[in-house]
Amino acid sequence: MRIDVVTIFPEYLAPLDVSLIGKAATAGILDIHVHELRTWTHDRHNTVDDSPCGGGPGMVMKPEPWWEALTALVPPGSEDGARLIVPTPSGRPFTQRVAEDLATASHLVFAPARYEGIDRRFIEAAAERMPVEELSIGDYVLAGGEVAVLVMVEAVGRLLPGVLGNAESAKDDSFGHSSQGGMAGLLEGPVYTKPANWDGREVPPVLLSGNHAVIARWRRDEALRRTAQTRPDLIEALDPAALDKKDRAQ
Ligand SMILES: CN1CCCC[C@@H]1Cn1ccc2ccc(-c3n[nH]c(N)c3C#N)cc21
Repeated sequence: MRIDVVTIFPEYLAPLDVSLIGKAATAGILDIHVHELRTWTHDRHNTVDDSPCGGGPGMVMKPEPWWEALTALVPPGSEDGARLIVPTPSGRPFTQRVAEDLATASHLVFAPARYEGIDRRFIEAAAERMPVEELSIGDYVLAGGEVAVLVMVEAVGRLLPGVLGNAESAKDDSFGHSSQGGMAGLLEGPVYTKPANWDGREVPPVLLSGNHAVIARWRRDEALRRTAQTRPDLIEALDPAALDKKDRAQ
């Protein structure tokens, strides 16, 4: 997968060179390019913003540099498999399912804006050339879209074949946000490691029993309990067929 990120703060995307995503880029699984939006300005001040039409606070990002950037990164005729991702607080929620969908693309172009956002006409013009996703990472307001790009690239990148080792495959994601794996639809239960006794606190004996069936049942019960406590909405959303008799006894 090729990923292009266009931003006025390229240094904000430095974390993409680190850890999981950095290793995937080194391995050639991801082909990540971060671009300075001002590359596509032509005035003396490299202007990317202007005052809002109709008045109001702040500044709006001009459509021209964004359009030139998009055209350079997705030349006419090469739109197949390309999708434009625009982080915005007014976008549809970015969820695990959205990440799974984006992981099927061959080319993602991220347009993290600043100021009050991008002139609407850029979004409309882009949507005539390729799918445009306006996505939000949560119900809070950030100062720009770069943080959201880091979140989305990690959530999408970890789903690509070869990025996670077998021991930590995404198919075992048990978060309520995954639509895969044995605990699909549930939140992760508690996890423990050595020592068996720390600070006078014991690891639940079942986890030391060596009985894998009993351990699996205990983990599912804990995931059900935590999900019911923390995210009852996810319990409601569960496919009843995904619950067995013992689940229902919880
Ligand atoms: C504050 N300021 C005036 C009000 C409108 C937003 C603006 C700031 N801002 C500019 C570009 C931009 C992109 C994403 C986000 C963003 N905030 N919260 C999320 N979940 C986001 C995502 N994903 C915020 C952004």
